Amino acid sequence: MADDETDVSRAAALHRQAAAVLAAADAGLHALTPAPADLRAQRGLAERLAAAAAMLAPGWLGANLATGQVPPESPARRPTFVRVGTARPLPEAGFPAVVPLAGTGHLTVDADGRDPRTAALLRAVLLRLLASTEPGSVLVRAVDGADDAVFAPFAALAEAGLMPPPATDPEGLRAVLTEAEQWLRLRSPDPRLLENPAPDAHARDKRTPDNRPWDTRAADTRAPDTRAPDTRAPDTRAPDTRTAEAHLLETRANDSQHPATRTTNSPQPAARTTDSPHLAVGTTDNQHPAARGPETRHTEPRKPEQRKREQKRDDKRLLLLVVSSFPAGADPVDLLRFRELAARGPEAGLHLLVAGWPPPALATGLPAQPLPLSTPITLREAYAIVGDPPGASFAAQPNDVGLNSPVLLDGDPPAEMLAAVCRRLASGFLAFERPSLRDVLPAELWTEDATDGLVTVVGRDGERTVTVQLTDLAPHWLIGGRGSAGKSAFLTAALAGLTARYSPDELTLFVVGRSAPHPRSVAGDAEQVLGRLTEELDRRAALAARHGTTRFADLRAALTDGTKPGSRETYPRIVCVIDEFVPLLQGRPELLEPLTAISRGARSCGIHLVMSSRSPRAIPALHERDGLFAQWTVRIALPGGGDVLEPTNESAQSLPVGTAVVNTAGGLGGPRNATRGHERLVRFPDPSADRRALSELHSRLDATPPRPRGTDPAPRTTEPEPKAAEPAPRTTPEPHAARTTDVLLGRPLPGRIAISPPPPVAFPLDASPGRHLAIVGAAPQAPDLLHAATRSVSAHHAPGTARFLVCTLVPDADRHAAALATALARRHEVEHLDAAGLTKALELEEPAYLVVFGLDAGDRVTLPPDRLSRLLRTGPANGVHVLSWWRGTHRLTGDLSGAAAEISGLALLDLPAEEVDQLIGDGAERAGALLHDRRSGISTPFIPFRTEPKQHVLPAPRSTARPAEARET
Ligand SMILES: Nc1ncnc2c1ncn2[C@@H]1O[C@H](COP(=O)(O)OP(=O)(O)OP(=O)(O)O)[C@@H](O)[C@H]1O
Repeated sequence: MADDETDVSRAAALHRQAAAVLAAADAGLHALTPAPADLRAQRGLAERLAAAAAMLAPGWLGANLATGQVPPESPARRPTFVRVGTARPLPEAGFPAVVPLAGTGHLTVDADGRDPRTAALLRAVLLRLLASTEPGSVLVRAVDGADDAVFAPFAALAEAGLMPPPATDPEGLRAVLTEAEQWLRLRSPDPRLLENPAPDAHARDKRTPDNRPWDTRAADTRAPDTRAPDTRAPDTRAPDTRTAEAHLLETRANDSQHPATRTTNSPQPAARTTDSPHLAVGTTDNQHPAARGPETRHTEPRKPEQRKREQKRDDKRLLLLVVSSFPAGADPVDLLRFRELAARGPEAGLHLLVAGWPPPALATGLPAQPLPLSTPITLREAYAIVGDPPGASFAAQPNDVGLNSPVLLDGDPPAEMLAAVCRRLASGFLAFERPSLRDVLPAELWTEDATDGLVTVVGRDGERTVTVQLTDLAPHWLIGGRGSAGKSAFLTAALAGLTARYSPDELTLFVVGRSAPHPRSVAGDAEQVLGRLTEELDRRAALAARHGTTRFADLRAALTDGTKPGSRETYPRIVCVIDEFVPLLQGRPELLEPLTAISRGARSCGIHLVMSSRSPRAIPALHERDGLFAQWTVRIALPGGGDVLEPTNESAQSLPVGTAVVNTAGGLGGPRNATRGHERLVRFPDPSADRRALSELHSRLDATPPRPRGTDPAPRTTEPEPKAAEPAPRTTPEPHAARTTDVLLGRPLPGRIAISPPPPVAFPLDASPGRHLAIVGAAPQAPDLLHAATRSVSAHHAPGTARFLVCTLVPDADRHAAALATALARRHEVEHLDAAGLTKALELEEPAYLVVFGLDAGDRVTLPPDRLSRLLRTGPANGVHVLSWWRGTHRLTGDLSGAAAEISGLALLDLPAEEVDQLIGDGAERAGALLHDRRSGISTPFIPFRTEPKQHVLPAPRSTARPAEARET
C-alpha cells in the first residue's frame, strides 16, 4: 500500500512537472522566434505523462474507448480521476488528459449538450464512471432540459433504478436538486449549513463567506481563451496549491475519516424498539399473518460498531448529478442551488458534471461565474481548453491558468460497448427476481375475516413473503414514487391481494380516479367518493358512540350481535384509494378538511385511506405535526419516493423499478442497507406483465356470489349447495347484464363537503344477485318516488333498448302506474301487468324492469315466496331488476322476509326508528329518506325526487298499520 502511494505520488508529481514543461513548450511555440522543438524530448515527456495518467485513471477511467477494446478487468475503484480526452501539445506527441473527480470536485463544459462534442463527452465520462465502479455505488441523476436524448443510450439503467430517466423540465430539475441537497445534509459535517433545501438566492449569496471557492476565484476569473500562454518555469514553490498528488492523498485521508463517520451526532437515528403501530409489516414463508395475530418483533438498538459499519458501507457511494442542458424555465435560484451543492459536494460524495456552465449572465441575471470546485472545459473550434482543477494548477507559472495544451475531447464510446456495460450493471443490480401476481394472491377466494384488520401480501423480500396490514393501529398507507415508478402496479397488486382475500361482506373499496376491482366497490370522482365516505364515517362514529366502542372489532361485534344468522347486514372495513392526491388537493383545497376528518376518525370505524403521489411533500402542511399524515405510520416508498420517509431515512435512494421500501414506523430510519425491524425492501409484481392472472382473478370475483356473514364460503366443494334445486346464478353475465344502471333517488342532504352541483343519491343495479330496489314507507311521496326512480332508469337507456313491465297491486297507486307507463312508452317497450301477469313475470329470464306499486299487497298466490326469492336472486344476472314500493315493513319482516332479504337496495321513507332498526340494524333517529345498500352496508340520507307537485300526492296509510290487501295464508 505504502509503495503504491509512493508510486502514485511520484506519478502525480511527474504529471504536474510534465504539464509545466508542456506549458513552457507551448509558450515556445507561440514565441516570435520559435525555439527548435526537441521532438524526441517531447515524445518522451508525453509517454511519461501517459504512464502517469494510466496510474491516476486506470482501467475504464482512462482507457482509450475509441478503440472498441474493453479495458482489461480491474478491481472496482473510486473514480478519483477520469479521462476527458487527449492532450496534444504537438501533432506527434499526446497523452491522456485526466481531471480530478471523486473527493475533489466537479467538471463543467461551457457548451451544453446540444453540442455533439459535449454530449459525447458526457456519455464517455458517464460510462467510465459507471463501468469502473460496483453496480449501485455511483447513483446518477441526469438533467436534459433540451430533451435531446443525450442520455438515451443509458435507458437500460432506468429500470434498474441506477439512473432514472433525465429530468427535462424545471420541476424535475428542482426534484433532482432537492435529492442532492438531502444527500448532502445527511453527509455534511455541519448539517445546519444546508437546513433550507431551497435557499433564498440573494440571502444565501449575501451570507456566503468570502473564502468560499467561487468568491475567491470570481475576482480573477478570465475567459480561458484570453489567458496568456505560460512562458515561465514551473513554480516549485507552490505549497499552498493542491496538486493532483495532494488531491489523491487527501482523498485517501478523507476516505478513512469521512465527515459522516467522524460526527458523533450523526443525523441517523438509533433504531427504535418497535411498538404496536409499527407492527403492520411482517414476513412469512407460508403462514398467513392474520392467523398469527399481531407480530411482536422487537429490534435491539444497533450497536455503535454495527452502525459504523453501515455508515461506512454507505459512504463509498457517490451521487453524480449530470446536466446536459438546463430546462428553459430554470431560474437563478436553481443555479444558486447548484453553486451551493458544488461548494459542499465533494466532501460528501456528491459530484457534478454540468454542461452549459456558466449559464449566460444576460439570461440569468447572475454573473457568469465558474462552478465552485470544478475543472472547467471550454470548447474551441477544433479542440478544447482544460482549465485548472479545484485548488490546484496545471500551469507552471503563478499567473497562468489551465493546461497549456489543446485537448481533443473523447468522442462517443462505441454503442455496443455502452450497451453491454449498461446490461451488466442492470442485471448485477437486480439481484433477485420479480414475483408474479399469483405470489400475492391466496389459493382460495374470500376466506379471511376483517374483524381485527385487513392484511395482504405485497411482495417478497428475497425469499420471504412480506405482508402489510390495515388495522386500527396502522390505519392508512402513504405511497410515494416518481412518475413511472410503479405506483399503479403496486396498488393494483395490493388491491388484488385484498379483494381476493376479503369478500364484499368484509371489505368495500371506495376508489377515486381508477376502476374498482371488487363487486361492491364505490368508484367515482373525489367529491362523490369522499362525500359517501364522510356520511359513512358519521354513521359509524354515531354507532360507536351509542355502543361505547373504541375499536372497530368491538363495534362490529356490537352491531352484529343478535342479528339473524344469514342476515345480509354486514359491516365491512372500507378502504378508500386515492391515486395522485397532490394535484387533487391543490385543485380542491376544500377537500382537505373532510379528508383529515376521515383520517382522524377512521381508525375506530374500520375506514382506511390509501393515498399515493409522485410528490407527496409538495404540500408541506400535510406533513406538519397536525397535518394529514402526522399519524400515518405505514409509508411505502417506490423509486424516487423517498419523500414519504423521514428526511434522515435513505433506504429509498436508488431503488430499482419493481421495488419498494415498506416502513411501518412513520418513515423513521437511517442509512441505506441498514437492517430495521420496521422496514422491508420489497420486490413486488407487475400486474401488467401478468394480465392473465389479473383477468382470471376478476372473472373469479365476478362469478363468486357474496355470502352472508357467518356462513361458510360459497364455493366449498365438500359441502352441498344449500339450494341445489334452484338454478345457480349465471357466472358469466350477458353483456347487457354486465352493465350497471344507476337508479337516481334524490338529492343528498347538505353535508360537510360543499359540492356544486352535488351528485344525486343513486342505487346501482348490476348483475349480482339482489340488485333490486324496494321503496318502503307509507309516506305520501313514496309512489311518486318509484315513478321518478323508474323514469331515471328509462333515461339511462337509449330509446327502444329497455323493457318495462308495470303493475299495481293497490288502487291508490293506479294513477302513478298509469302516468309512469305513459311516460315510459315514449321511449321504451312497456307492458301493463295485472296480478296474474305479475305471477307469470316471476319467471322472467329476458332483460326487463319489473315495476310494482304496492308489492306488499300481493298475496301468496300472486307472489309465491320461493319464486319471488329465486327471481330476486337470479334475475340480475339475466338483466331482470325489480323496482317496487312497499307500503310498510310488515311483510318485509314477516312472511316475505326470506325473499325480501334478497333485495339489497332499500329506500326507507319516514319510517319509525324501530322499523329502521329491524330492517337494517340501525336504530338511529331518521326523519326523512334513507337509502341503505345492504351490499356495502352503507346508508345515505337523501331528499327524494318528485314528478308531481307536493299537493297532488295522495295520502296513504301509516306504515305501522297492516295494509288491508295483505292477506296472510
Ligand atoms: N414490479 C415491477 N417490475 C418491473 N416493472 C414494473 C413493475 N411495476 C411496474 N413496472 C413497470 O413500470 C412502468 C410504470 O409503472 P406504473 O404505471 O405502475 O408507474 P406509476 O408510478 O403509476 O407511473 P405514473 O405516476 O406515471 O402514473 C410500467 O411500464 C410497468 O410495466
